[in-house]
Amino acid sequence: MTSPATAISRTVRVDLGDRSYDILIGPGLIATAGAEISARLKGRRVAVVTDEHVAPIYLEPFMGSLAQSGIEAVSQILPAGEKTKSFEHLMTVCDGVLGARIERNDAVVALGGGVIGDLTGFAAGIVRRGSRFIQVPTSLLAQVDSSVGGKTGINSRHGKNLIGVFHQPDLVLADTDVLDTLSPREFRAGYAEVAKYGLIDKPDFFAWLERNWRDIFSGGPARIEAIATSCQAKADVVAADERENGLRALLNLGHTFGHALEAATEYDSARLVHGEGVSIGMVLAHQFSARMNLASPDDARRVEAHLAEVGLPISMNAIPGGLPSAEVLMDAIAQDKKVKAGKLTFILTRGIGQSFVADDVPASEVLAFLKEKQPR
Ligand SMILES: NC(=O)c1ccc[n+]([C@@H]2O[C@H](COP(=O)([O-])OP(=O)(O)OC[C@H]3O[C@@H](n4cnc5c(N)ncnc54)[C@H](O)[C@@H]3O)[C@@H](O)[C@H]2O)c1
Ligand SMILES: O=C(O)C(=O)C[C@@H](O)[C@H](O)[C@H](O)COP(=O)(O)O
Ligand SMILES: [Zn+2]
Repeated sequence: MTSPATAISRTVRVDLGDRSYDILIGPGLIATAGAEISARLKGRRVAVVTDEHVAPIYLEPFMGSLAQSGIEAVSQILPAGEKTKSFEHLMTVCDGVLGARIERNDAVVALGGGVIGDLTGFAAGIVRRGSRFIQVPTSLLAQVDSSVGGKTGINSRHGKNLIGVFHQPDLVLADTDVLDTLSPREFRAGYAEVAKYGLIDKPDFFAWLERNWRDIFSGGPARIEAIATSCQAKADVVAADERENGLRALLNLGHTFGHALEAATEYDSARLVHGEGVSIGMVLAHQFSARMNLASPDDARRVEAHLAEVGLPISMNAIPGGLPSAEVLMDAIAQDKKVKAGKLTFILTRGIGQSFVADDVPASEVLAFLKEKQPR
């Protein structure tokens, strides 16, 4: 398909047979969104879901772009932050979409970060047993990770992302201009997921990030390169293992610890956001791997050094407000979706870019490790 937009810098294809879709990455895509969507949508109506931080800056231009292409749109504005991934807000979104009589061939659009993307994607996945879904990610994290791959969901009092469905988007529009209004803290948090791809299986990419992170943070040409490389890495994994029967679990590097820390801080974005949990979690995964004699401690130190250099937290000590005991963190870890027959699965590593899925990790070892690492 020829794209109506002129300013697109990169396109990454997620290859999933008749559910394949494009990720368009580049400047100016909010302005051309209507044309991009119109070229792919059978219906003529959309329901846009966004949050209270994104709406004042981007909702009007986005709605204007849709109107210019003859797409009729309604919108809903939700509170910002992780606590919005809840049943209450899921009901609000479903109710809004149904109330607006959005049909299956129309589309539900997420305009926002990963919170809005995960919640809205879940609503799209269950409304009318599955409606078309478009991701317009506005945070770095959402552009490099959450908008791609079809994991959607909400949190439960039992843990992070425990309720949801796989529901792939039909299109992802990542307008890189919008990153200029993201707070430095949220930009850094998204960068943790960029670094994750290097640490999983791309040591050269990690080394490139060590050399080029300043250009990425300041909006130089390396920024789009890093986003496109991340999207390609995720697209490859998702195409090979859409529903996490094996390989896809690698994308969870740092998340078993990170999700437990998010639960322990009660999804309070003032204390810890997802990408910060992933940063601490990736350091812990590398330190734990060294403790188990799987990797050199020098690799863990290299990961810590780079994440600290960009300003990310690298230990549980950095989380304000105190944490529950190691035993309570282990309870959260026991709810991880990778647990099989009660046995813990972790993503561990043999070195930079040499991550692997470790089944049957002894809980006693993890507990002892967490006790050592607990803030004093
Ligand atoms: N589905 C997946 O595969 C996947 C992958 C990674 C993360 N996630 C989920 O994504 C969520 C985290 O996403 P996030 O980091 O984008 O958080 P977020 O959605 O809370 O966005 C971060 C903050 O930035 C604001 N914001 C977003 N775009 C902005 C912009 N352009 N300008 C100004 N402010 C802007 C938001 O309002 C929010 O306050 C977590 O819930 C995590 O579990 C899902
Ligand atoms: O897409 C995936 O697969 C990932 O694991 C990406 C992660 O960055 C993301 O945070 C995801 O939501 C975690 O998935 P979960 O299955 O552990 O909830
Ligand atoms: Zn993540």
